Amino acid sequence: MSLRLNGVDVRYGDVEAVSGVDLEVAGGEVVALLGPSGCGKSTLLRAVAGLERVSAGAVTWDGTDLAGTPVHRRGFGLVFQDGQLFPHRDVAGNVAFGLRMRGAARGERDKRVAELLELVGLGGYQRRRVTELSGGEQQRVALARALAPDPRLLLLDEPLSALDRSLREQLALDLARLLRETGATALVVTHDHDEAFTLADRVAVMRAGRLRQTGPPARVWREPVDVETARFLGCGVVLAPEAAERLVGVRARVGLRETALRVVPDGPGGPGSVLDAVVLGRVHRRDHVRLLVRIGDDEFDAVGPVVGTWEPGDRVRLAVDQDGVAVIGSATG
Ligand SMILES: Nc1ncnc2c1ncn2[C@@H]1O[C@H](COP(=O)(O)OP(=O)(O)OP(=O)(O)O)[C@@H](O)[C@H]1O
Repeated sequence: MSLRLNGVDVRYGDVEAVSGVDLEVAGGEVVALLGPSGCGKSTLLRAVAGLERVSAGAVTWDGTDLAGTPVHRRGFGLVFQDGQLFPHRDVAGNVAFGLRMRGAARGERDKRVAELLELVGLGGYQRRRVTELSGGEQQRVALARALAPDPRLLLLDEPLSALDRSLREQLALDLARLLRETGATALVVTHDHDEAFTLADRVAVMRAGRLRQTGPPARVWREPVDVETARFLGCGVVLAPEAAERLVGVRARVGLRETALRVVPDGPGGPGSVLDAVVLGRVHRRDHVRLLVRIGDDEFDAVGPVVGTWEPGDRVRLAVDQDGVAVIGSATG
């Protein structure tokens, strides 16, 4: 039970949207395709679905080349950004669509629809009109519809990106749980690294049509393969090895995220090694205070608790939070 891509290229006329992609998704595994806008993620997903023609290489399922298999015979479930529900059908009609296509009997359909609506947190919604649901509810219906025929692979293209931030965070957690509970095999496209890391067992980072790095989320987060990947994963500052050794004690090229340096409370105790810094500016954020600080001759971002009242010129002590630090180039793609 696995999807395998071997040397996959997809072209639109002269544009090579996807180049030489090799990737495997094992049974029960969730892989996120992560990358900036225009890097070819959706094109690759659509090629797996059979919606785009592969111009070189192969998409196979359990060793069988899918080139001659049309979309509706691949046995894959699809969810897009905007749900694409059937507006003239109610919730149950939408969820039951694939089951009806497969010729499932009425009783079986009703039972499965009820089961899936429970699973996505919409128990009892059968008779609701889909046009009267919130964006989040519509995406849950789209997910239930995709899961209903028990697809061998679930393909999700930015399933949460049309939703507002807090709903997206909640739904990402729900979706992660759902994928685990159903043991789904899934390929998820997203440009949002939080979402990718919430959902996926493995992350595949794409840029300019190519896969740059594939690995478990923690590894990709801590050891991005190159500077562009580090920047894409939130490292606003990249230090040369000498500077990194002085600041974070690692002699390697290192990326720092905005949370890499944290204010240490005054008083005894705390981490062993601290950095002395001078505050240059302060901005309040949702759940922390963001400081611009000077360490030696260089300026950096740092974070502190929301109760902090530092003013420019104040001295602070900072500790390095390893989750905010990425060692670049030590992993292989
Ligand atoms: N139908 C098309 N015809 C021509 N070029 C296309 C077509 N669809 C996509 N492209 C181009 O192919 C490249 C990859 O696009 P794709 O939509 O796969 O990227 P993406 O990473 O999914 O971006 P986004 O997150 O913005 O959707 C882009 O340069 C895009 O302009």
